Amino acid sequence: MIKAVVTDIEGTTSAISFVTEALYPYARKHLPEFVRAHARDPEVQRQLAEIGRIVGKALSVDEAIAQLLAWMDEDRKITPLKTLQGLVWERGFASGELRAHLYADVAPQLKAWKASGIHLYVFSSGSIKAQQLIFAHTPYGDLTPLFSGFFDTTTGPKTEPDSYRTIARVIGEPPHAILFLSDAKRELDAARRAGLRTICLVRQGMAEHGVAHRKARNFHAIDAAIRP
Ligand SMILES: CSCCC(=O)C(=O)COP(=O)(O)O
Ligand SMILES: [Mg+2]
Repeated sequence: MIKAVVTDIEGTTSAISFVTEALYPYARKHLPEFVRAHARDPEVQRQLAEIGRIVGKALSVDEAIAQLLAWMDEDRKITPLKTLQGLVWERGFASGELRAHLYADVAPQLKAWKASGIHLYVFSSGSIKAQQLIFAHTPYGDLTPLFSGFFDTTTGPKTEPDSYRTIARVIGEPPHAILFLSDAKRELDAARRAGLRTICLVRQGMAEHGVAHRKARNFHAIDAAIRP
């Protein structure tokens, strides 16, 4: 019996193109100016210090920005990058320049699961702030009240089973009562190694790779697969 659903965002609830063609270009354009303008803000300072810790030496603001841009080129899921991207996207969502993409099946199915007593969570490499921005600015309204919690890279990498063990402990359910949804094999493998149930989203236009996880084309198909 599934008691909780934990969902990925990119490629699962939202199109990969929304991330690569809207969110990432917006961050690339605005992040340098944002970091320069806010370099003395405590939150930005914490992230700059963390970048220095990761690369092993103190960096100037310009060097830190160059490092962030290099990580963006490589789509690295590094916490200070993800935190700063979230702060930059906050402005884009506030101004209306950014609006989240959500597949049409997601909101009704999340609402149905919530109504049937299943607790909903997000686990994404995007920061918790970014996750909340996305679900607050969907074409279907603010969906953040549907969720009981949000997890990001501060819990651990999505490719490590320990991250899912931590999530299960925080949720307070046995791993086998938690369903993890993602489009990424390495994430699904890690979740399964931690004992979670898994379903691989294969969204329209995505090639069906031979992953050894149950597959679904949309959230309604997931519902059919998990009902007792
Ligand atoms: C809040 S998701 C924004 C996209 C992002 O930054 C990202 O890294 C996507 O990660 P996901 O784990 O959702 O595939
Ligand atoms: Mg994904």
